[in-house]
Amino acid sequence: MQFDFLKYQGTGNDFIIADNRKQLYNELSTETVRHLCDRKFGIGADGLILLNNSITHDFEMQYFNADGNIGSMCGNGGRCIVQFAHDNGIVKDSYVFEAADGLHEANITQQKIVQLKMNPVNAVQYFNDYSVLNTGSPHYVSYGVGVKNKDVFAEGKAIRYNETFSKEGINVNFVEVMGANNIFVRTYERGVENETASCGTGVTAAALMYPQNSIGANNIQINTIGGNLNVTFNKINDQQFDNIYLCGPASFVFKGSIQI
Ligand SMILES: N[C@H](CCC[C@H](N)C(=O)O)C(=O)O
Repeated sequence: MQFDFLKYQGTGNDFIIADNRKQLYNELSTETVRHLCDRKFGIGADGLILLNNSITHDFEMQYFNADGNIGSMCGNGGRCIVQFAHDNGIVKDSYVFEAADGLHEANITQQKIVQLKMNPVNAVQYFNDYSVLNTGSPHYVSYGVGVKNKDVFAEGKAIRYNETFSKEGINVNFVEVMGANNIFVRTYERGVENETASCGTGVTAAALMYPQNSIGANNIQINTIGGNLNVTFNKINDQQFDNIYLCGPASFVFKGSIQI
């Protein structure tokens, strides 16, 4: 059958997005998704997203990792599907959509920045040189220096596949403080099993763990290989964060169709 898609990217994290409101793509197999995301044999993407009907809200986001498996929440994908919805006839001042981790509110500013509300974080595990938290997807966050020249693939992979994390997998973020409220983040993504240009739930986790953050309102600027993002949040205490917004551009790249 023919699979019609649009390609979107949010700070270089790229996604195949298909409108599934007619339910033509309900039966995509793991192998098909993996093939479509393959950069040599398919379209190429870090993940595939279906826009499904929702009875109660604007739409549902169904996210698959590039390896074909159903993923958890994807922050950059969430920003991209909001822009996709806006570009493809679902025009609203603000959106509420369903995703793997529950409901998300979003809006697009006049400067074309997609502001995506993330779910509150209620638990953080702190260790000597890293922390683990779930911002819709599980993240390992390690602050350090020399992130620009780090071997993110090798070091990220070693952590993702170590005894603690290998079963469920984890996304591994290496973070460096660049200035006041400004960090640089590189991420090894589970499900892509490689470094991506940017990871939305990853930069969110990294921002929440900014060492000099304060109780109350925070605003962190994030540089990634794929561009700049901004995360604002309210810190309640070391374990609890709410009012979290992931903000940045999301753009249409091209459209096409492929036989599956
Ligand atoms: N790129 C995504 C993360 C996808 C999550 C996925 N890699 C996983 O945890 O399985 C983001 O922007 O948040």
